[in-house]
Amino acid sequence: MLLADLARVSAEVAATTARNRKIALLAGLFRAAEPPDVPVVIPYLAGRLPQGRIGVGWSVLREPVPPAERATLTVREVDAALTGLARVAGAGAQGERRRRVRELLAAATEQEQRFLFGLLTGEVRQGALDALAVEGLAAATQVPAADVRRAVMLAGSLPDVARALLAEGPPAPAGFRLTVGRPVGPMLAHSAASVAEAIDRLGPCAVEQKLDGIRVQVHRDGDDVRIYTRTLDEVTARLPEVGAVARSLPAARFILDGEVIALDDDGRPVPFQRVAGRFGSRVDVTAAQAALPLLPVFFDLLALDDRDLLELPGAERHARLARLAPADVRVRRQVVADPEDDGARAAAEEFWLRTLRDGHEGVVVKALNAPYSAGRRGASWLKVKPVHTLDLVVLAAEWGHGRRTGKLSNLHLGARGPDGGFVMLGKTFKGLTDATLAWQTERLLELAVARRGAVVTVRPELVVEVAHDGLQTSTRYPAGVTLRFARVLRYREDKTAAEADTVETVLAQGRRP
Ligand SMILES: Nc1ncnc2c1ncn2[C@@H]1O[C@H](COP(=O)(O)OP(=O)(O)OP(=O)(O)O)[C@@H](O)[C@H]1O
Repeated sequence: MLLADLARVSAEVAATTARNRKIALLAGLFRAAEPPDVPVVIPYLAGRLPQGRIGVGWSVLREPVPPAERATLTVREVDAALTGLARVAGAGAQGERRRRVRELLAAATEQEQRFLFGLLTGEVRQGALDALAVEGLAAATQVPAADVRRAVMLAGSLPDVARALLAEGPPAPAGFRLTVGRPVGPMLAHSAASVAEAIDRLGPCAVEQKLDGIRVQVHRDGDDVRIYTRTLDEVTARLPEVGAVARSLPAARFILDGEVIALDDDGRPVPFQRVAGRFGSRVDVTAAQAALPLLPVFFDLLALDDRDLLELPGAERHARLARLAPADVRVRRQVVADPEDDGARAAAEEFWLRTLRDGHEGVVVKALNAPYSAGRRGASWLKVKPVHTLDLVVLAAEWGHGRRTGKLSNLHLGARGPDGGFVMLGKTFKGLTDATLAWQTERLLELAVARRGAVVTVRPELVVEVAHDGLQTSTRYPAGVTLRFARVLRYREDKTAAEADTVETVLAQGRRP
């Protein structure tokens, strides 16, 4: 398939608002694609590179390259060129990358160049595209969309299913079954503001500890145990203790879902960063294990013996889990059988407070009657975390890219320091609505004192209320910490910079669960 065809359909899909028309356009594109094209076509449509980030900066893309007159590039050629580019390393890598990008752009027509810019900068992500692509594939191959969706969930990969569908047609989805030894996409959660809200939304439910570690899916088939991460990478060799726990359980074939954490001598969870550090050490696993042993805590059972349990209600999966895994490797939970029962609701609140006191990051509330939505953010799992908010001062802002071109976007945030100055804690462009972007661009330009590259430094006067998920140590920022997942809630025009939070307050907030 030519890149030009993909770029044209991508632009047409973005330009129409009618869902059916988008699906028809995608179906037409898939009918024209060859099976090996789709692992490239699908991520490209969504604005993603199959290679992930490949380190091509704006400075390279800003330099004009005369476009080709005729479209000749195929999507597979582009993919091969970018794979090669991602591998360039060592001295002179930057120059070599620049040369290769320019070579690729020179072979592209103007429309293709525009498409490639979006792709390389990651600025045209189309979040809803994968769902539309499933519908488009279903229409192109005359397979019910529900069958395609289930196959994707079991394969953990839309491109794999798409390739099989285009190659084999309607029988393809049946080839994707839950199989011990083949990982499936884990179910993810939506958020709720409080436990009470989560209970109201879900009805009969269980409130579980939310463990801040590393998600694992553990497959056992006799003596063969394999462990996969949330992104379906196999990490068996790095987690020998998890393998040992799996082998000790009283069933020979199963798939368990859980989180790997570490506990200190008092039984409190150690910070996520230490768990991640241990998990990241691949060289001397035995020494790493001795320094920080890890513990799996399971919260779901997806298959047992020869049975696929995905469609069973959560309560039934959990009952089987409780028979398989002893309490020390099983998540703690509080069941709310009747959401109208005040006693049960109070017990759920009590459980939430105890969970935070025990040092966990929050709870996940799960509907008792819901199946396991593999590979999806299911509406029947709701996470609840305490919200930390801070009033911080905007120290600078960076010009945005893509959709945010011409707007000051990424904010540099500071807290009041001990000497009357401000201490930078991090940056965020999250949570900003179009209206806020427009407003802040105007206000910040009035306050601008210096411009360097894309960064506009401003007089520290505007106060912004920011929510975050806690602190994380960082060598990049002067206080030695930065905010996890900071997002803007609103501007506090009623506050002056002198009333913003101090570094001391910020650090104290980090110590509290
Ligand atoms: N009891 C639990 N049930 C389900 N997930 C849990 C549980 N305890 C911890 N987790 C973790 O929480 C995550 C669920 O939240 P979500 O799906 O939103 O992930 P996320 O986007 O990484 O968000 P977060 O940063 O809140 O973990 C899971 O991926 C899992 O790793």
